[in-house]
Amino acid sequence: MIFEIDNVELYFKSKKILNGIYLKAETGKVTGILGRNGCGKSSLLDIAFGNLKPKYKLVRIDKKPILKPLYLAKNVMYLPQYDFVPRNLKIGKLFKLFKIDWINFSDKYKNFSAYKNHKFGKLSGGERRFIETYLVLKCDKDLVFLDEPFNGISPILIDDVKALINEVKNKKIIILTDHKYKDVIEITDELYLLNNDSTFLIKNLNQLEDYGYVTQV
Ligand SMILES: Nc1ncnc2c1ncn2[C@@H]1O[C@H](COP(=O)(O)OP(=O)(O)OP(=O)(O)O)[C@@H](O)[C@H]1O
Repeated sequence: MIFEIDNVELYFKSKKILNGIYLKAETGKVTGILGRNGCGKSSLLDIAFGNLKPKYKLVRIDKKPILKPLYLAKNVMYLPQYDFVPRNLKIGKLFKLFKIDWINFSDKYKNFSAYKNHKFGKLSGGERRFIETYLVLKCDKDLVFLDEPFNGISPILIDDVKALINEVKNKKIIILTDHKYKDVIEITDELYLLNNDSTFLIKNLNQLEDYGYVTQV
């Protein structure tokens, strides 16, 4: 499957946020989006998923224009920037709702094994992020958007998320953005930089310096 988004024009009041966007992602590949704070990465993912309505956008799957919001599609999953799980939901119930095996999870990630009857809101920010990312990646979906999956999680868990992405990526299109750019670079097959309202496909990491995204790669 091939996902494409282009022709996006987004304004908030008269402020232009996105213009000149093109992004292509395909099954079996992880596509990364880097960019400075406020450049429009979350807005772009929201637009792709259908949460945010821009002035223009064109979404295509396998070259066919998709006119309905992707959140209505059964095969698409989105990890938004902030928690989406209700805080009073118990972890065991959450896994059941997602139809994801708790035993596999708690055997693999022993630090979480005592949490089955805990409410989601009682976990730390990083623990919540890890569980949400795990569920989103483990779901049987073909197209997955991840907005800052590494945010607030410690290095070992970042490695676990990267391993999980590698484990599931063959069957999925994964599009992710995060400020942990070295981890993003390591995990992605295709990389875009969002800069001055537009996307740039990064062919050579030195371009990240040239565009002023980092001082040194
Ligand atoms: N609902 C809104 N109303 C007005 N302006 C908004 C709204 N949402 C976002 N913006 C503005 O649009 C711009 C892009 O925001 P967005 O959250 O997409 O950036 P981002 O690249 O994801 O940033 P960060 O990396 O800091 O999360 C920012 O300048 C932000 O202030």
